[in-house]
This record gives sequence, C-alpha cells and structure tokens, in this order.
Amino acid sequence: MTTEIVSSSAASLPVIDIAALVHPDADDAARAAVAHAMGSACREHGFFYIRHHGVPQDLIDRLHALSQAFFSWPEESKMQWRMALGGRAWRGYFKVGGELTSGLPDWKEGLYLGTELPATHPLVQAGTPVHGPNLFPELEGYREAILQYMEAVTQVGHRVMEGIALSLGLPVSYFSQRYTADPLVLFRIFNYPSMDVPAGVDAPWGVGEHTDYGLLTILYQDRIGGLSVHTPSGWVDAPPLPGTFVCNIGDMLDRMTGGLYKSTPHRVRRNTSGTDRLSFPLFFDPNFEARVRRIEGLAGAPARDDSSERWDKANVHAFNGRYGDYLLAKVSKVFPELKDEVL
Ligand SMILES: O=C(O)CCC(=O)C(=O)O
Ligand SMILES: [Fe+2]
Repeated sequence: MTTEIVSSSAASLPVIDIAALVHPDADDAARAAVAHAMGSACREHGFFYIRHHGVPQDLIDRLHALSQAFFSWPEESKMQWRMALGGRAWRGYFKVGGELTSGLPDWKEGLYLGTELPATHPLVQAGTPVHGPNLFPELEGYREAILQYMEAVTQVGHRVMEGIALSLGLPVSYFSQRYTADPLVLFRIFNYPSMDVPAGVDAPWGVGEHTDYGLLTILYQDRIGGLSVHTPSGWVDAPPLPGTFVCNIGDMLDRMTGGLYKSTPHRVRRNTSGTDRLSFPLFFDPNFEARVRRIEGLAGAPARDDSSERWDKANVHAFNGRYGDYLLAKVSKVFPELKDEVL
C-alpha cells in the first residue's frame, strides 16, 4: 500500500490506488481511505482511474495483441462471427458503423462478448436475452485470453463495488447481496480504425455521447486516447495512463443513489491518429432479473428528474423494472436492425 491513495490535478480525473480493496489482508482504515477517495470521485465526476487493480499486464497485453490480429482481418472474414449469428445472446462481431450509440453510426467496429454460458444452461434454454455462448473468432489463444480477462476484471468489479458500498456508508456486501452475487457481465472489444469516413456518411464520433446503462464500467484502453467525459465544468479528457483502468458509474447506480453518484456522459473522438485504437470496456451490471431500487436513507440524494439535461431525455429515477428490461430497451436502440432479427 502506497501512502498516496489519490493523485490528480484539478482539471483531470482522479487516479485511485485500490490495492487495499484487492488484498484480503489490508486493514479497515486503508480500505476506508480508498472508499473515501471513490466517494469523492463518484460525486464530483462519476469517473475515476484505478491502479494496483491486480490484473496481470501480460494478460492484458496478450488480449490486446490477439485483438489487433483479429481486427486486421478482412471484413468478410470477421463477418463469419457476425452478431446476427449470436441470436438472442447478442454476441459476435459488428462492422464499422454498425452501432448507433446516440442515433448516428459510431466510427468503430467490435466484438460483443459476455459471461460464457452453454446452450444447455437454464437461462439460455429459457431464451433469456443477452445470455448464452460467445462467438469466439478462430484465433489461437483468443478464447482463453478473453475468458481469463473477463474473469479477472469481474473480480475487480466486485472489489470496486465493495469500495463504493463503503463510500456510501453501507455494508461492504450491500451490492452483492442485492444485485451482483451473479452479475450480468457484458464485455466488448472495440477497434477505432484510423480511417476516413466516406463522403455521404454522417459519423462524427468514435462513440457518440452517452451514459452507460448498468452499475460500473471498467475500461482498459491502449495508448491512442480519444475518450472524454462531460463533467460539470466541461469536457475533460480521460487519456490512457499506463497500469490503470478507467471506471465509471452507470445509470443504475445513479438510480440507486438518487443522483448522488452520477452516470456521467462521455464520448470518444473519431480516431485520426494514424494508428488504430483498441479499447476493452467490461460492464459489471446487476443481475438481469434484479429490480433496481433506491438506497434508503442516503443524505443529499434528491432523485431529481434530470431528464431534460440527459442525452437520452430519460428520467432514470422513474425506472422501476428489472435491470434486464432497461438494458434491452437500450441495446435495441443502438442495434435497430438486430432488434428486428433476434428479439
Ligand atoms: O472506447 C472507449 O474508450 C469508451 C467506450 C464506451 O464508452 C462504451 O462502450 O460505453
Ligand atoms: Fe460508455
């Protein structure tokens, strides 16, 4: 444990050393200090970096190299694993321009992945959307690297949510007891090609402005950069910092905390760096069946209707259903064609 838990400058997002959350023998005071830093970050920005997260760099490097190899294939090869073949599981490859995060095509391509469930699993048998087997591209070692990475980062998700629980004055297991004992984990691998947009195509962003839907997003990004965050004081860059992940809170944590912890809008610039950019967001979300409720008794959490200021004009505080329904409403908007095909 280093003595300095948070490092940041006024204009940038805080970097939080989470060693005390990851190591089982850390003492309560050290964990409380990390939780305190997280609480400030969540109230001020809804975004923070984490370091000393415990995910081995060689695993990240392996996943990065294999992903680079996959995206370098011609489009028709990658389309062998297209999302339409993933059916209700919403897994597989989508091509550049295939996702419309905020109504216009994003200038990125990607692989949709998630917790690997066999076709015989009861939830898959029941046709539960976003559950099922992955479509792993045929590339030596890729499947293993993806599964190992998802497992390692899911563990980080549990630890960060424990820190967030402590930061709210809640029992450490508050979220796991109610929502994330069996979290919904979706994972994406994105490639932002450094490639011109053809004439006549309106694709101004790598990813258009949006908030994330669930509880917590944990993002690894390579060295290229392009992510920026809409803080109360304006757009702030979230540049790559070696050895870190970027964490941000999603709409469901905003909903639970009555807006005390905001799901902050962010976007990714179109990549013109000359080198393709890879990013790896893992979405650590409530179980599909979980009904999302407000945390009782939080001070300073008015659950104000902020729909007029939100990118999607929605009032998250009025949402009362299953998390799965919230998620499906969102993904069907960003993949309109697929919605008609598979849902
Ligand atoms: O690629 C990135 O840096 C961010 C992607 C993102 O915001 C998302 O997938 O929700
Ligand atoms: Fe996002």
